[in-house]
Amino acid sequence: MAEIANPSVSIQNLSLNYGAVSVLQTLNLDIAEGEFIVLLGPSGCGKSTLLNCIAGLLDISKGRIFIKGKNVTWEEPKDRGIGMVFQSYALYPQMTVEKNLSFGLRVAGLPKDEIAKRIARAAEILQIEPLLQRKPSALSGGQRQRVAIGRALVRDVDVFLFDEPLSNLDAKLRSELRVEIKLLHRRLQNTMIYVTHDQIEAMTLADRIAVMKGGVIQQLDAPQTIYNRPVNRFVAGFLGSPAMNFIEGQLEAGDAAAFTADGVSIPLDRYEFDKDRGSAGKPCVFGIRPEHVAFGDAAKAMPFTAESAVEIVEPMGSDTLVWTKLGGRNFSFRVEAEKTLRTGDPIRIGFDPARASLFDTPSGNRL
Ligand SMILES: Nc1ncnc2c1ncn2[C@@H]1O[C@H](COP(=O)(O)OP(=O)(O)OP(=O)(O)O)[C@@H](O)[C@H]1O
Repeated sequence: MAEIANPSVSIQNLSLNYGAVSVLQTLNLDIAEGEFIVLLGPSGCGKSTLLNCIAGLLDISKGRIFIKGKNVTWEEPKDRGIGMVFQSYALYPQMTVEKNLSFGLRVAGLPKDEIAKRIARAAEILQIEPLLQRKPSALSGGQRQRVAIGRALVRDVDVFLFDEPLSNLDAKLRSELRVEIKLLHRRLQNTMIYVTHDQIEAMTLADRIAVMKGGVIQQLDAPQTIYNRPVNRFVAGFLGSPAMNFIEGQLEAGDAAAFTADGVSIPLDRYEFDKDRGSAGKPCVFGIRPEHVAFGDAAKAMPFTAESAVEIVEPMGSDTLVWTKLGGRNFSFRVEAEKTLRTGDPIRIGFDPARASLFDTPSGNRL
């Protein structure tokens, strides 16, 4: 990947250990000015730890962190030019919203009129003007989170850090605030680093997603690239709901490369991979997303097609997920909600292997 000139945030060979436990391992990450980066991964993968290292809330074991070209590795959090928004809001309960917003600025000794100006701007951007004289206990979760964002906003920082800011909110509010955070980024154009385990937040907000596992960045790419060309089976399985279908089998290499498993042979001439890497008989995993599977007449035109039977039908409202078997494995695909299918109905499915992913079984790496 092309190097980023003058990165906004540069993390170099960062390691963090708790005693003998290594949480982050020689991690490198350059973030461009104005970029929205999402750190995505399952619980315990180290994403909050990485964010806290950038914020200066944790002492790192090794490595260096630069913000706007300045080495901040040993700087205090307040001197790093960052604003942080936590899942828990972290508001002062005894203070009004206005006092919560102004607290840091008053401590920093900013003139009163400057403080008033910044609060007015943040309140306008976040639409919390009517709430300024209330205390946090008189606010809804979504309003509290707006105030927490406002507190980062008034500080006029270079980089915003978000640690699962929407996790405590219900589904509807989550999606509303998600859109607002996107609009906020568009308006402010600051660098934003956002931690979540929610793949929808990651896909919708990020310019680039860093998918993490075991303290290591597995893939750093634009959301569509991560979705369509996952570098390993972990990334492929972590993104996408319903999840990608996986079939275990082996490779038939050579001129007529194919993937074979229990009763199926999928031609791979349209799948882009280095044929030399796949020797005949190599165990591998074939992956295809449910939305890339065609059904009925549309399936007949596909390079790969098979007959099967419906096992389970799951109506989702907007569409329906149908489960069948392929290569001896459970296999799902989507059909329009209007389609009426019943368990036992014979069906034809098909897909273009160009849209698939193939992973080496022992390493899990993409072939
Ligand atoms: N103070 C600590 N001492 C020892 N181990 C810790 C400490 N804090 C965190 N860890 C471990 O570090 C790993 C990474 O934790 P971290 O909070 O960064 O994960 P996360 O990906 O943000 O997960 P979550 O989404 O659950 O917050 C976990 O295995 C955790 O148990």
